[in-house]
This record gives sequence, C-alpha cells and structure tokens, in this order.
Amino acid sequence: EEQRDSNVELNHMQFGSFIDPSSLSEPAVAEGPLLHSEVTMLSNSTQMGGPLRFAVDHFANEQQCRDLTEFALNAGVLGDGYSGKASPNTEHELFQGLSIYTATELAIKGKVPVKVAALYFDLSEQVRQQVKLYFKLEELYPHYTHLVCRTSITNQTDRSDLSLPIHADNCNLQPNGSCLKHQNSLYWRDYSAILYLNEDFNGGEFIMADSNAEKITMHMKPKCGRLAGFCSGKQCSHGIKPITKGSR
Ligand SMILES: O=C(O)CCC(=O)C(=O)O
Ligand SMILES: [Fe+2]
Repeated sequence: EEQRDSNVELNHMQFGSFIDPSSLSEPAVAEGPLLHSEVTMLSNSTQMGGPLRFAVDHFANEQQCRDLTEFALNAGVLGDGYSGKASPNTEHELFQGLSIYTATELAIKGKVPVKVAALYFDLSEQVRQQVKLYFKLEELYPHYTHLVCRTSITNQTDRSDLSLPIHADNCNLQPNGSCLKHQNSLYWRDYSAILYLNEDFNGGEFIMADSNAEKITMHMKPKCGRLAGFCSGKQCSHGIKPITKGSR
C-alpha cells in the first residue's frame, strides 16, 4: 500500500456503536460459496455493518501462519512500498513488507525455502479465488499482494493516532467526504482482502467506517486464518487501531 500521503487522517473518530462480529450469536449466512470445507463463515455484510464485505475463519492453518509470520519478520523489508520509510504511518510502529516477487527472488537465491515462498503465492491465489467466489464475480484480476508486518516500538498504550489511518484502497479520501480517483490512488482496484496470520499482539483491530468515513462501524480482532474481503471504494473505508505491543 503506497500513496497514503494525501489521505486524510481521521484520528478523532467516534468509536460509538460499532459491531464486533465475533460477539454476534446469529450464525452468518454466506452470500457466495466458501472455497473449501475447512473455511467457516464469520460475518457477512449485515454483520460487518455495510455492503460488499465479509470475513471467514480457518483460511490458513496454524503451521502456515507460523511459517509466513516468521518469513515476514525475518525477511520483511523495512518501509517496503513506502520508499523505505521504516515508520510510514505512525512513529510508534515499524513497517516491514515483502512482495511475491521479492519472496520468489529470495527462494531462487536459496535464502528462504521454496516451500515458504510457494505457500505465500498459493494462499494469495486462494484469497483471490475466495473473493471472486464470494462476490460472484466473473473475473477478478490480481494486482498486488504484500506480506506485511507492523511492530510496536514504543509500547505506548494511550495513543491518539492509528496504526493505519482510515482510508479507501482505490481513491484518496478527502476531508469533505469525497474520494478522489487520480493517478496515485490505485483507482483500478475493485476488491481488497487481508489474510491475518497472528494474534499475539495488543491492539491492532481492523476497523471499518461509515460511508462518510466519520464513524467507526465495526472492529475485528485479527487471528491466524481470518480473512476479510471488501470493496476497494470509499463505501468500504477502513483502517487499523494502534498496535501497542508486539508484531501484527
Ligand atoms: O491490515 C489490515 O487490517 C488493513 C490493511 C490495509 O487496509 C491496507 O494495507 O490498505
Ligand atoms: Fe486498506
């Protein structure tokens, strides 16, 4: 994720009446098929507080999560995708990232097991397939996959900033609520997805905002194998709460 500069920082948002999908007792009904029998529905759009979004669990197993978490921590490049800025979003955290291209290069050089680089690629492809299936799309072209790790460096708990400000993935949110699609906004994106790999950190909840990006409407704690899929436009504005301890 590059080009955050012109995104508005909405740090003083209301955290009023949000939904915590994991606290809902009603089972979520999937809108489209799940990729395989291990995958379980966590929340549909109703439970996620808006259209074009879903979350499932068990999309990766514990071993896969461990392998990729270790890979991200050991090989993730500081400031990758942010012109090498080690703390691009907040001074309280470090950001590391690894593209599939870089992962493949490391495998070719023998610096990482081919199996791990292949796992990264395979899961990325499965995520694409799941998003395509769930939203019943005729085609969904992959644009970019990033294996990223955000690490708390100050362990400060009373932060007023976010780990990642509320933003949309295919346009630049403006203070007046509009979202500008220009050259730097990755405007061709239609859907985004995140596969979480760990939960041993404090904070770092994924949050989604209302269509004016004024109020947080949902928050969700990451964990191994949890997958969130959503539209890339401003109706699916989202961000990350501060990580106050550990690596996410
Ligand atoms: O990691 C997350 O929960 C969200 C990441 C995100 O929104 C992004 O990279 O654009
Ligand atoms: Fe995003």
